[in-house]
This record gives sequence, structure tokens and C-alpha cells, in this order.
Amino acid sequence: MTAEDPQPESGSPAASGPRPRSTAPVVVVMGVSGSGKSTVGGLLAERLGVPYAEADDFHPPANIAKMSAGHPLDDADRAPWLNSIAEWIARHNGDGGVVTCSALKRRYRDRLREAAPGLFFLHLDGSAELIAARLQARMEHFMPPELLRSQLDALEPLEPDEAGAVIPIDGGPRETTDRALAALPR
Ligand SMILES: Nc1ncnc2c1ncn2[C@@H]1O[C@H](COP(=O)(O)OP(=O)(O)OP(=O)(O)O)[C@@H](O)[C@H]1O
Ligand SMILES: O=C(O)[C@H](O)[C@@H](O)[C@H](O)[C@H](O)CO
Repeated sequence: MTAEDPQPESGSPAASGPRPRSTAPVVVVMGVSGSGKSTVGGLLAERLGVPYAEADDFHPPANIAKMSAGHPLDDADRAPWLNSIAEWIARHNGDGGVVTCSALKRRYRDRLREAAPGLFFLHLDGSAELIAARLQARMEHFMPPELLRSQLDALEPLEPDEAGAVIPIDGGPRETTDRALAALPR
């Protein structure tokens, strides 16, 4: 920890782990449906003390209806959604923020990077079996577990020139969040 890093308050959740600088870039928590983006993204934003946004809140109603009916989105469906998320990222660039977004394909991430060149991606990664089990157990969500296969098929992993890190999700939410925090640039 350097002199300019804020000291975590004793007893606060941040006291138990490394604390990135408050000037951290906007972070995108990415991965397939059920990988834990909302769970970990919310915890991460809390730990960092930065604004948080959920990708699902940016979908046009037609996208939610399509997924709810069991159909995967295509590139055209995702274009306006990515534009809205990019706007959020641009607004928070500099002050920091955490936003979830499946960001399954390289070109989707390229679109988001147009809003903030230093954008950092945390890819929540686990086995298809683990994610399927978590989706089956999840209650009250519009996304049918049957769409996991299409999400895994669409997924293009981070490439070496992309700022980001792969975070294993085999632990619980807190452990995954600790791993995510440790992977952030500082
Ligand atoms: N690390 C974890 N350990 C155990 N369960 C988890 C973990 N992370 C998430 N879960 C559970 O797995 C399910 C899926 O997590 P979550 O809804 O956060 O995924 P998501 O990637 O945001 O999904 P979607 O993209 O479909 O919204 C939830 O029921 C959540 O409580
Ligand atoms: O790119 C996509 O197909 C979508 O973003 C999906 O990932 C859903 O929005 C999400 O998984 C459900 O919550």
C-alpha cells in the first residue's frame, strides 16, 4: 500500500482485503448468465465505494421479452443495450464505477472501450456444470437456465491485449469478490 492509498477503516469490509485506489478505472464484471456478475459486482462496488449499475437495467423491454421467451439475443438486439452501457461508463470514467455486462464477444468489449479506453474487465469464469447448477437454484429471474448453452457458445474469452483478469468462481461470493479486488490494477 502506498502513502496515497486511503486506509481502510478498522471493522469495515475493506479492512480484510487489499483496497484499490479510489481513482480505479471503471470495471466491467463480465461472464455468462449465472456466473455471478450481479452478486459479485454489487459486493465489489460496495468494497470500492463506487457507483454500481446492472446490465439488465439497460435492456430495451423487447430484449427482456425475447430472453424470457427462451430465445438468445443476437448482435442487433445487443447493439442499443451496449450503447446505453457505454454511456454509463463514459459518465463514470475518471471517478470509477462497477457495471455488470455479459460482454461475451470481443467486439462488444471493443464497443464499451470506446467509452473509456482504460476499461478493465473481470471475467467471472467457472465450469458449465457449476454455473448450470447455480442457475437452476436461482429463483425469480427472467433468464431461463436453458439459455446458458447459447451464452457459452457466444463467449469469446479476454484476449492478451485486453485489460482485464479471469476470476475463478468456485468459491463463495465473498471469496470471489476478494479475488476480484486483488486482480484490479492499482
Ligand atoms: N460465488 C458464488 N457462490 C455461490 N453462489 C453464487 C455465487 N455467485 C453467485 N451465486 C448465485 O448464483 C446465482 C447466479 O448469480 P447472479 O445472478 O449474480 O449471476 P449473473 O451473472 O448476474 O446472472 P445474469 O447474467 O443471468 O443476471 C444466484 O442465485 C447467486 O445467488
Ligand atoms: O448478452 C446477453 O445475452 C445478455 O446480456 C444476457 O447475458 C442477459 O442479460 C443476462 O445474462 C440475464 O441476466
